[in-house]
Amino acid sequence: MASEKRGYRTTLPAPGHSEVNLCSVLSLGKDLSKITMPVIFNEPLSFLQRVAEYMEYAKLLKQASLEQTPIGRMQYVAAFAVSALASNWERLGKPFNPLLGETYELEREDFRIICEQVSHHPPVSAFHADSDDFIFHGSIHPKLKFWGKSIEVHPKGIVTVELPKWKEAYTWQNVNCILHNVLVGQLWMEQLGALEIKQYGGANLKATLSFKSAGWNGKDLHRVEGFITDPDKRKLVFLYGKWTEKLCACDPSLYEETIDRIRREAKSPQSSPGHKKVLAKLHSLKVGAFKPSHQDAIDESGNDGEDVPTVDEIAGSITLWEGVSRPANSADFYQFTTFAMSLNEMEPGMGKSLCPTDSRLRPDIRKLEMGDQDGAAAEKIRLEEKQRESRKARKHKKGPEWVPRWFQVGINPHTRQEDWLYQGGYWDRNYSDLEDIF
Ligand SMILES: CC(C)CCC[C@@H](C)[C@H]1CC[C@H]2[C@@H]3CC=C4C[C@@H](O)CC[C@]4(C)[C@H]3CC[C@]12C
Repeated sequence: MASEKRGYRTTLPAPGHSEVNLCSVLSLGKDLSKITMPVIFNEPLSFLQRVAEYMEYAKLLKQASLEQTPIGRMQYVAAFAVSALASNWERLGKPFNPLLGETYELEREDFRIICEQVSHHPPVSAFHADSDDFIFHGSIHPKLKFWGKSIEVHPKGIVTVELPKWKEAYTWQNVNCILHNVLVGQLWMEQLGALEIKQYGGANLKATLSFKSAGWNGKDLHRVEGFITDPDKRKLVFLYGKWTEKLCACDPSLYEETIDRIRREAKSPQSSPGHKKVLAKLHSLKVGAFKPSHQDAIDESGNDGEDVPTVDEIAGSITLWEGVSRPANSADFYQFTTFAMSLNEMEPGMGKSLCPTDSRLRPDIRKLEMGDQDGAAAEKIRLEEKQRESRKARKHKKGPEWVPRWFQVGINPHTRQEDWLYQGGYWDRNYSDLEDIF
């Protein structure tokens, strides 16, 4: 693993574009992985690089492994699961679909990760990260459905964190994501539904987090809350925050007290005008942009109809994770985080050792990064054509189907479900028998 700290790139060579119109390319109910999108909708990263963005707050997994109790460890794994989504906030460019066999590696002070596109139809990206303290692996098979006003993303696939020191594993599935106002108005994104983290080994705890729908006045926008429970379903910890900002933890009794207090205050006559004013203000600010326009958005929100007040702060909480704010140049560069800015960088000395299938070597992404949209579009077409040709050639020769180089389907020992498992060897840097995909 890279031992010295070094500075990474904090900007891109050229700024991105603004405002685009989708009407022309989309039709209802379509599986978006089957449409060729003009590069104007793209951001200069491959989806594999987006997967590597999960690692931005990898230090939370190190923190988890340093904790002495199963509850402590579960808290930080939950914080990691939420933090992994933070980079998606306002990121509305489409990452490039990885080519079959494309890989992406990232090696930092405290972890390294290898991702591979293991299937093209359906698109499946597998990844495996390791460090002295944890292993993090899984696969993601994003399904995008276009519903007129909105796009629904179902990121199917299981992810697993292993803490070898404690002989513990944690698994979960990512929540669904909805993009609103894709055709008109301001595009915005919700993460929606229940995220359930299971702990295997140790105390067999569970963390159940509910990603809330924005709600009619936007008051629950980006909000996440839930509990860590033991196998007898006793609530041990209350977790709350926003996936775009932070996650806090407190004792469930503190949460109950806070809720009771808010309810009492809301009932007392003096406070109600103020309360109404706040609501009215929120309403006028956000109703245009944040009104759920999709029935599922309401149904999946996990609200059982009862009006539970929302809490922003509970005295006596600890902050498990706080997101780094976007850099000042973010708006000019596809709303990237500082971490994202560095992902496609050709780092010094990489030239010789880099695997020839690495996303950094994709000419279309590189061209878009340089601001050359036409060049990028031409290269994208060329690469997709080349991919089709080699698929045809494999069929024609009646040779074996495509076999991923670094991952294989196997049974995840914890969930006992089918999963993509890393076969090892990538970091030996022997890249001789690889197909030329670029
Ligand atoms: C043409 C334009 C409007 C379409 C833009 C589509 C963009 C915004 C879509 C395309 C693929 C999508 C991603 C697909 C899968 C996941 C994994 C999930 O766990 C978090 C959301 C995330 C990371 C999605 C975020 C939104 C996304 C990047």
